[in-house]
Amino acid sequence: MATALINQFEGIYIALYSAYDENGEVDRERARQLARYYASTGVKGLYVCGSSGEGMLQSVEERKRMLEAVMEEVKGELTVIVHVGANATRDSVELSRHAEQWGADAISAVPSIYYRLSEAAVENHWQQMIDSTSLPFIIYNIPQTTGFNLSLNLLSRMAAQEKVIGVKMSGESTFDLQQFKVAGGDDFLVFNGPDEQFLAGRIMGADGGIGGTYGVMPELFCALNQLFKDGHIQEAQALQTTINGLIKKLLGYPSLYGACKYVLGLRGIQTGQPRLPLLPVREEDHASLAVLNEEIIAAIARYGMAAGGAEGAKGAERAEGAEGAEGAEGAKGAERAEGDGRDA
Ligand SMILES: CC(=O)N[C@H](C=O)[C@@H](O)[C@H](O)[C@H](O)CO
Ligand SMILES: CC(=O)C(=O)O
Repeated sequence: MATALINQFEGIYIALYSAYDENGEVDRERARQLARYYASTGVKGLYVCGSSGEGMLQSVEERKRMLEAVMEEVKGELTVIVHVGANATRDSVELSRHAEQWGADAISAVPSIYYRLSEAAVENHWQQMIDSTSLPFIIYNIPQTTGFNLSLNLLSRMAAQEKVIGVKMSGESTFDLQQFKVAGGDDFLVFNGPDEQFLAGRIMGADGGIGGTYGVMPELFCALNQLFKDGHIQEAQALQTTINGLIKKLLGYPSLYGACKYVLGLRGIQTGQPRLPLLPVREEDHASLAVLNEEIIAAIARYGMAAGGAEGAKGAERAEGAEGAEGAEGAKGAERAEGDGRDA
């Protein structure tokens, strides 16, 4: 049973950005377009309204709207994990039930933030969500933003429950990641958080990854994952190095999400600006982001072909598409995604 769940959930998940209109309101149509864009990239699924999805900056109603749009578009095609973490437990419970109603595959949550909570309080917070649906639950451990350090003790207690199928480890320690995998057992899913360390996380026991920068380079993370699976560690290391060069540039802008959303916009996928206090992209950065977008597209073209097997063949096809789009502006990327979608 649990092993089946590992197979069902392992893989690469885009931490989905939220889609807003020009006034900053959640835009259903744009959210559907965004979800559609990823359906043909080879990723396993989407992680909705998490850190990259700005769930913590949205109202309960807005989060519901984002998820509904995603489910309308890719239900059954992509595995959808919904981040339902909120400050008030009752909001998280409401979001959990909504996720189940809309057919999401799993729910996930960070601890409540702002108050310094005891372990018992966080455990109860999560338990209320778990008990409110029949969905699998994935703990989201991100101590550097929440201030809550998930202990091995609490993790072990939680993992003993049937419904608690995994943890997303966004801390930087791959030793912690490995210890959590051991504590959870072979059937317990561990997702790598830091995209810059995806390969390290996989080597230390992660079953996949959920990442905020995957959204602008899903093909690269799929290729990296495949290289690891096939045991091509040196090639994987080279690809992680390439990826990190790109991530480093993205992190150099006033907000990571602003930069990523702008890059997607260059491919015809409009998602608006990030929500304040996250800073919008600056006009003076447009030109360098256009160059960066081309670099990413070129890397996808190169490394799409590096992955072996059936995945590699798919990657190579995609890479050709990407090459065709190189230098072309606007909706080319979206066309490519839609075209692939029809073939898949
Ligand atoms: C702290 C944080 O948000 N981590 C994300 C998820 O774990 C990552 O996906 C990062 O966004 C990414 O690694 C870029 O630093
Ligand atoms: C990275 C991730 O999981 C998130 O943005 O929620």
